[in-house]
Amino acid sequence: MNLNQRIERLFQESIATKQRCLPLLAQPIREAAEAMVQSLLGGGKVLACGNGGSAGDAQHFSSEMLNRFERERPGLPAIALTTDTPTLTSISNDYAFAEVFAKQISALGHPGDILLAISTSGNSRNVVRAVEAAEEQQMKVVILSGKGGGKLSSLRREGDIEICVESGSTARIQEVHLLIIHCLCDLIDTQLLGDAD
Ligand SMILES: O=C(CO)[C@@H](O)[C@H](O)[C@H](O)[C@H](O)COP(=O)(O)O
Ligand SMILES: [Zn+2]
Repeated sequence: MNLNQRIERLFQESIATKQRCLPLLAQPIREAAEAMVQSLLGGGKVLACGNGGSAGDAQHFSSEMLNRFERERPGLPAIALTTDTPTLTSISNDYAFAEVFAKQISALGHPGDILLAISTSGNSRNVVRAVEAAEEQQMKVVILSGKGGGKLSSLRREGDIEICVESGSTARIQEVHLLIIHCLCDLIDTQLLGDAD
């Protein structure tokens, strides 16, 4: 397969994964956006975490909340738990890497807040611990996952929302996760500001 053929295959696989996910994920995406708006209107905030590309996704989401998405509006409270190097290194060094998000959630999380937990495998230990910590803080959890959902799927409690991308490829799952994050931003703005179209 030459390079152009590889590009064509990557585009086709990404498009097919998104099309396959639409009927399966529209409802949980809507439920997640509604839960986030309910939390925000009640004075809550969204904490977001993940590793590698998913750490970038957590920050992408929080920046669109704190600043703006496509429409003019006041900033909305969200924190990516992936950005504070002194905190990340000291928790990893003094306790364990598995605790990097959980310890921040125990300090920052309040009942009614939401955790956006992002993991393509659903098995990253620090994201699993984040969900456990969020549950201790009586926070609702929105799980963005793939590959069948992994351990995160079995942690899900009543009221939590799982958005699991049906794919075994980390890259394809991440591509759908970014689309879902943009759907969440659009749906949050639509609920707060009204329909723009
Ligand atoms: O972006 C990529 C691969 O596309 C990688 O950085 C990937 O995010 C990392 O390997 C993560 O550690 C994978 O973690 P997870 O999605 O299984 O929780
Ligand atoms: Zn990636």
